[in-house]
Order: sequence, then structure tokens, then C-alpha cells
Amino acid sequence: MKKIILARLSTIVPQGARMDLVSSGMVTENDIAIDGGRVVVSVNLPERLETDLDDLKGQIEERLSGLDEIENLLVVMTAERPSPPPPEPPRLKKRPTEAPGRDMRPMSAAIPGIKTIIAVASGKGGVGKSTTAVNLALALRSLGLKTGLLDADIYGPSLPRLLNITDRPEIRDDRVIPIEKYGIKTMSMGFLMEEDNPVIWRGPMIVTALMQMSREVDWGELDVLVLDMPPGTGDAQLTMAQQVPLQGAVIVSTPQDLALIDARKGLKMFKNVDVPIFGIIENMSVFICPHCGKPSNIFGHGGAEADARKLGVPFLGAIPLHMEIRETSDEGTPVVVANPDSPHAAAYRKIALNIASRLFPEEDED
Ligand SMILES: Nc1ncnc2c1ncn2[C@@H]1O[C@H](COP(=O)(O)OP(=O)(O)OP(=O)(O)O)[C@@H](O)[C@H]1O
Repeated sequence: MKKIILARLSTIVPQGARMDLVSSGMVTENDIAIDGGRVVVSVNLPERLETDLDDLKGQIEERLSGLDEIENLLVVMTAERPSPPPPEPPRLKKRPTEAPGRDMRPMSAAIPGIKTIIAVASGKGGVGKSTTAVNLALALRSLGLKTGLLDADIYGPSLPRLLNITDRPEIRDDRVIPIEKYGIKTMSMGFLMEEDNPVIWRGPMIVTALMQMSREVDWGELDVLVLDMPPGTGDAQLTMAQQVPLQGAVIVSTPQDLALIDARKGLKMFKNVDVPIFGIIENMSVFICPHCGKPSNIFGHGGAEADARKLGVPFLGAIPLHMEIRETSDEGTPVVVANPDSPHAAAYRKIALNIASRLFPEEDED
């Protein structure tokens, strides 16, 4: 089957390219994932190729449309960048709203149906960003907001594990249908990836694919879409911060100094692209002993709060390091739904309320 697909794609020469999709290596056997009748074709575009992506996508779909074996086809455009260009603050100072992006859409055009988007980011990996994003999304939902959660962590998507989702999303009319769990709509690269064939997402950066994930998923009507950003402050994060119309960002940090230094980089990145920082969340702030309930400041609690004050950024709250948060995450039932009456769930709800009042200030006035 892959051979047939490759043969058909070898007849397409993208506008501006010298060779066809297959001879140029833009689509290889590894870039085709087949799961029953579902086929995902990943096109790795060279950085410098200026081509109309919608047109190219249309050509691929048309060329493969005659194959009976394909029930659902998803074409994903990915862009490899051998060396990320260093951010240039003057160029990035103003967030472009009119300039076309790579795919010729306005860079931060609103996504129809989605009222607001917030990014949950961290300066480095492993600080509990995804756990925080999932619990915040569920807490926003518990406040009555229609909520979606997009796991943009292409390097290590964690949503399938955190929400115990093993299904694959349906693809209808060329749009991916998000998977609903605990009342929120969710989407993750992990839902589309083949476990034994992760190579489909190879490449140091897949920003174009992420753009498709936010725009070509059928989110329906949402009050808020929570974006679980990839960890760090590299080129992928920067491009996302520029291209997705963000209302604001929250930075998750652990109390350790190192994480705070990284968190500062996160703050700087969003400031450079004019995305308001809603505040810092200190995760794993104090260790609460599961046996005696006694708090211990093993990481030096308070670092994030003091740092936020110094940087003039709001401190949104502290989430303790607690076994229950870890266990519920591992079981795929985050603490906000597993134990809504717990103090941990209350801590997430308090932060969610704060975020909601920033997102919808007018509804807060009476
Ligand atoms: N407050 C907490 N208390 C206890 N465990 C936590 C807490 N927050 C996160 N964890 C645990 O820490 C680990 C890392 O969390 P998580 O995957 O959310 O981090 P991350 O920053 O998204 O990581 P990565 O950057 O690698 O994606 C997980 O096992 C999670 O269950």
C-alpha cells in the first residue's frame, strides 16, 4: 500500500520545487502511517520552499482519492529547520496580525469557534507543566466554561497517559474530531502517532503540523482552549507563541533556582511577542507527607512567588508536591476529577478562577 501511495505522490512536483515529492525525499515510506483505513501522510517541507500549502495538500488528496483502501486521509505538512534562527527582538517586538504565515494564513488570525486561547508553558521539561495544564483545563470546565485542551508537546505527548486515552480520533471531512474526556475536548499528537513508528514526526521542529492541529481540528464552540506547550523556549515555542492567537500565558515553575532561571526565559519569550503573562504557578512547592500530612519545604518553597514579585508578574498560586497528584495522573484520572473535594483540586480551581477572570473580565464585573 505504501508503495502505491509513493508511486502516486511521485507524480506531484510542488510549486517552486525542482523534484517531485518522493525523489526529493519530502515523503518517504516512513512518512506514511497506515492504521486500517486511516492513512496519515507527513510531508517534510524544506525550510526554504515557498509553496502554497493548501494547493499542495489538495493535489495530494486528489491524487490519493481514487484508492479504495483509504477511508480517512490526513495530510500533515511539517517543516524541518536544521538550525533554529536566533530570535531577533526588534523584529518580534510587535506581534504580527496581518502578515501571512508559512501557510499564507494571517499569522495570528482568530480560530473560528474558539473564544480564547491560553498557553501553559515552562522554561524546561519535567516541572509538571502537563499535569498542571490538564488539571487547569478540568478546573476551567468545572467553572462552567466549554474547554478544550491541545497537547502541543510533539516531542513527548503526555495527554494519552494523563487522561488514559487509547482511542484514535476520527477524521471527518478532512477535519480531526477531538476526543472528549471528563467533559473537555482534547487533541494530542500522541493520538495520531503510531507507537512503533514515531519516526513520522521526525525532525527538530514541526511547527506547521502544530498549526494544523490547532486550526484543522473540529473544536466546535469553545470558551477556552488550553495549549500545553512543548517544554522550553526554543524556536518551536516562539513560533507557536507568534502564530496562535493567545490571550495570555501561564508559566509553570518548580521552586528550584534553576527552574526559575528557565522560567524567566519563558517570560521573556512571551513578552517579546507581546503575549500577556497571566502569571507564574509554583508546582511541587511543598512536600506534603502522605502519612502524617506534615509539609516540608524540600525545594525551598516560595522561590517562584518572590521571583514573580521581583519580575512584576502575578503569582497565581502554589501546587504542593503530593503523592495523590502523581498517582491520579498516572491512573489517567487527574485529581480535579478523581477527588474534586481535595485541597489540591481546590488549589487548581482557585488558579483557574483567576485565569477565567483575566480571560472574561466583563463577566466578572457585577
Ligand atoms: N504537584 C505534583 N505533585 C506530585 N507529582 C507531580 C506534581 N506535578 C507533576 N507531578 C509528576 O511529575 C512528573 C512530571 O510531570 P509532567 O509530565 O506533568 O511534567 P512536564 O513538565 O509536562 O514534563 P515534560 O516537560 O517532560 O513533558 C509526572 O510523573 C507527574 O505525575
